Amino acid sequence: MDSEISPRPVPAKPLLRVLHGEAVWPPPVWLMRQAGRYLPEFRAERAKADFLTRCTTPDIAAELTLQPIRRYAMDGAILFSDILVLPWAMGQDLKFIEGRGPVMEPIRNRAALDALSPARVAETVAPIQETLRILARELPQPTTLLGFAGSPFTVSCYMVDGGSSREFGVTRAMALQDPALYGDLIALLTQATTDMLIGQIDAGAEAVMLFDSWAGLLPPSQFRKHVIAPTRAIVEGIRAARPGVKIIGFPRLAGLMAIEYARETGVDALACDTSVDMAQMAALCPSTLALQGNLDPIILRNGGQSLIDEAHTIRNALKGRPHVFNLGHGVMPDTPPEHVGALVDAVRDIG
Ligand SMILES: Cc1c2[nH]c(c1CCC(=O)O)Cc1[nH]c(c(CCC(=O)O)c1C)Cc1[nH]c(c(CCC(=O)O)c1C)Cc1[nH]c(c(C)c1CCC(=O)O)C2
Repeated sequence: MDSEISPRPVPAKPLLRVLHGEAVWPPPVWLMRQAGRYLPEFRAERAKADFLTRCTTPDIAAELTLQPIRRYAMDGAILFSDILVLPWAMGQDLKFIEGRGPVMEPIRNRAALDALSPARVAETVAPIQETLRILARELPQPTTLLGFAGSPFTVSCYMVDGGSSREFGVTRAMALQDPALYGDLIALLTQATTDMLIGQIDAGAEAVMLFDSWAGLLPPSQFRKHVIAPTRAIVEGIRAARPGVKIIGFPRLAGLMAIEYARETGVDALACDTSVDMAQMAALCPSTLALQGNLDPIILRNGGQSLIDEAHTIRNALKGRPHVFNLGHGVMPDTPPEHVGALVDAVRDIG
């Protein structure tokens, strides 16, 4: 009788299960910068509008987010946006210049800091909320929708230096020479980032990631102050407002400090850069902490048997632990798309 057949349980999403601390085999996989110039369909869309317009036009941003999901059935779909959208939404001038990257009007004094207006953020990011609502409806059932933000330290680097840099020397000097001003900038970003991520969650993001790409530039004393403390405040702020939402932290190139970061911030998953030996990291972290990573993007670009071997080595090192397969940094623009397909197949191959 029909009434005796219980409904089939909806299988929980593999990526979310891992973020809850469960070991899933084969591990779920997605890639940082999986939407990007290496995809011909991305380049076609790119010609139509500039980068910030693409980020803030819901139909375009949703389409760009979905492209790698259609091709590779990734387990995670990361919102198409950028970490610099937050300072831009607060009123800081931002342009993306071909061959140079982001260029911002630098914030170097009290007047420039005071001119920022966090009250504007909600209105400016409203189209991004709409993108998330579209994605929450359109994504295939097993795919987890990921929101994100830059961490205060990394975002401050671009805001103060005024664009990309190898050392972010202006920012790091300001942190030492004018700790009151720099501390106020970090505090402003901490609150604005918390609010923005809660907004992303309310619009449909099922987990969020904090990118701290330049965390590894800081010595331990500064790392504790400008990376760990603000990240912990963001994690606590999100947990208090939206309990149960999972948070991935990426303190890139932080070395041994990544372990203290994971413990002290309370993130659910630690994203590891290419320098990390995943077996060693696993031995040093609690067994319920999910680890994400960490194939070298150059190995992906290079392809061939070494790609398959390296993917299997990373996957096998974390067998039996919660692991999200990913790169140690973003996909490079000149990566052949078929290498991404080969990688996803290798991660999922259980033969
Ligand atoms: C430092 C940083 C930025 N942005 C980001 C970081 C942290 C991660 C990292 O370390 O790479 C994060 C980011 N940027 C972008 C995303 C979208 C989602 C995804 O991962 O696919 C994410 C998560 C899109 C983007 N962000 C950017 C593009 C390229 C824009 C274009 O189409 O020309 C994209 C798709 C531009 C960007 N944005 C930024 C730079 C330095 C640049 C220029 C360099 C480059 O072009 O790769 C700042």
